[in-house]
Amino acid sequence: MFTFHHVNVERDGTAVLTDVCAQVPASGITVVIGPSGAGKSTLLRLCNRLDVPTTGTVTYRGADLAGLDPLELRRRVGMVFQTPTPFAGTVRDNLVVAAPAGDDDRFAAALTAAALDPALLDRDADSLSGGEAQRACLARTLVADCEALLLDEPTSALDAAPKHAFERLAVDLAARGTPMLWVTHELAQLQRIADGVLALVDGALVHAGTPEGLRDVAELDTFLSDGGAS
Ligand SMILES: Nc1ncnc2c1ncn2[C@@H]1O[C@H](COP(=O)(O)OP(=O)(O)OP(=O)(O)O)[C@@H](O)[C@H]1O
Repeated sequence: MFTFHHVNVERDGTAVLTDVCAQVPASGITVVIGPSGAGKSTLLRLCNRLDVPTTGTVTYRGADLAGLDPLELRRRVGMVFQTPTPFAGTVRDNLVVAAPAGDDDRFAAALTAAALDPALLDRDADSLSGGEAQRACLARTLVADCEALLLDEPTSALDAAPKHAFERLAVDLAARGTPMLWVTHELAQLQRIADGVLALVDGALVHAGTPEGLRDVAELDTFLSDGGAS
């Protein structure tokens, strides 16, 4: 789905990503893991042009992202952020922003797909719980019929129960054909959701492969022995 060709990102004279070459498959959940400051969010943000490489290229389904219209790309590749970001207004108002031509049937289907009661359409988005708000943001992304999802620590503000509910929902969506690139620093979460892994340390890719293969990556020893929480 995404291919990184010798991607370097420099910010303020510091290397944030160094010569990253990797492929993200167009199915399942690919998890990006690594310690704080490793460059995980930057890697994700390159995929919908919230960030651009200093050198190197990123392609989406074979097309160089530099040649794609960012707004069109973001309609095709949805993003869910760390903390829920509902707009002011009702849940319906939030969904209309993503799908201006949508009707209540389509909105109800998106809420159902995000494991929310369609009766929430008329609720003020500000009155949702954290878990509901994060799933409403997922519904807002889904209602736009995006082809793929980028998720940047989407459950870090959630308690265990809503976190696990969100994970189950995502695993189910991925199994039904929405590929995902998901940033986490939590090893236990990776073990619950990952089909494939990209591991970063200090801006360098140290593992691209299976979750099981992480155990053999010497650069991750300290991080993994902390449970990946640092
Ligand atoms: N625009 C910028 N200007 C300067 N430094 C930046 C910029 N963007 C990122 N960085 C630096 O690049 C490094 C990687 O940042 P990034 O947010 O990608 O890491 P991360 O692995 O997602 O971290 P965390 O797990 O803490 O969210 C950090 O040291 C960060 O301070």
